Amino acid sequence: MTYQNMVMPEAEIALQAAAAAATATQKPPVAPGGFLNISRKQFLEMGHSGSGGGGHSWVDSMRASSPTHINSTPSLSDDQSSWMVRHPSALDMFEEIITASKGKQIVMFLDYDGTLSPIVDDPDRAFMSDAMRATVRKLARYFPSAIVSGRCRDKVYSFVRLAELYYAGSHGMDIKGPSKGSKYKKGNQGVLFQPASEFLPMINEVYKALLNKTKYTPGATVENNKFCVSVHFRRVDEKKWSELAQQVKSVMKEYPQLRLTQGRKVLEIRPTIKWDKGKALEFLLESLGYANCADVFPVYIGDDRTDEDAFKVLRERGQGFGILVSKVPKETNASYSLQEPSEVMVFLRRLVQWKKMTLRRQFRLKRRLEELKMSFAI
Ligand SMILES: O=P(O)(O)OC[C@H]1O[C@H](O[C@H]2O[C@H](CO)[C@@H](O)[C@H](O)[C@H]2O)[C@H](O)[C@@H](O)[C@@H]1O
Repeated sequence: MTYQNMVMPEAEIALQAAAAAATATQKPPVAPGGFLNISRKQFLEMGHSGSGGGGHSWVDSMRASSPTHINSTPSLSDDQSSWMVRHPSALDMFEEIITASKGKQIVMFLDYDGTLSPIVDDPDRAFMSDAMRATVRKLARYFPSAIVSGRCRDKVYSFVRLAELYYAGSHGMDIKGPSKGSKYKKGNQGVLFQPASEFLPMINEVYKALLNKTKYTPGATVENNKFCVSVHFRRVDEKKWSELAQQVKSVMKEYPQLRLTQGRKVLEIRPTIKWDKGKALEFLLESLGYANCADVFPVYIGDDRTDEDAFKVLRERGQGFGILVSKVPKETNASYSLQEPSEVMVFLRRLVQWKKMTLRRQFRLKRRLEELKMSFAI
């Protein structure tokens, strides 16, 4: 495999070199999700000296990936208003969504961090509320449902604790079916798919190298997500972000088989294989028996750059749609938006309520028909 082959065409990272790569006159390459889009090669070649002449540095991009100061005034800016026209609230559009799904099987895909649990400083304490857990439990009773996360599958399971769901951890590189209690479980499924298993020793090696390299940067944490590794910037002083990016860069140089993506104040290191949350969504649809089915309506809810791969798949299939969880306008392939996890919960509850009502109505209708048949028979 040549180096060029190993750099995936869609490989993207939002890093400072937009400053180095983009001159003051050039527009930085902004990708859906609001992040800069540069190749691994560009990243390794770039400098890390802050915002530079480009004005829109990777530092700006990293900051924008998870803004801490959101304008709380009720009036929307022009930008926000026009974005909301293009990506209306999934709550406001609930009736339209239901109408579009008519006669089709809704399948639910849920990202974890920032979607089911609020973003917090400590990744080990990103707990999901009991109310959200109860909601997702009910959801899985009425619709095939999957959690699709960048986290290690075991870790996301330890937060969600619902055995009746499908789980796709490590950005979809570790897929497992429900261990019990799902009527949508197909056969006796254990681990369904681990397309990057050959990378396991390398990921462990990189994890250790990153731990070692970043140990003197206050606030930096490295998370082993099994088939990928996260380097967290959230608790690092912004003045030290360039230094931390340099450390990541020096480790990455030794591993051309790995690529970088950017999430919310996090850099994610993962194999160059052509597998992402979008591929995981397709794999799960196939596992559920909806591969070439026109009567399926997948709904994917996520907040991060890596969720864009899934939104894009849905857009290209022309089936179902994506919902971006964001308080701020972002370039996205999602059709609708929700502001935060609490709105996600309201949306999921409405789906459950609607399904319950529909089933009750169908049941009453069936009973009435049987009664009528009986009365004619007498
Ligand atoms: O695909 P996801 O389930 O959204 O996982 C993406 C990353 O999520 C976690 O990091 C993010 O959430 C943390 C807790 O709120 C936050 O501290 C961090 O800044 C966010 O980037 C997780 O820790 C990462 O490993 C995942 O890759």
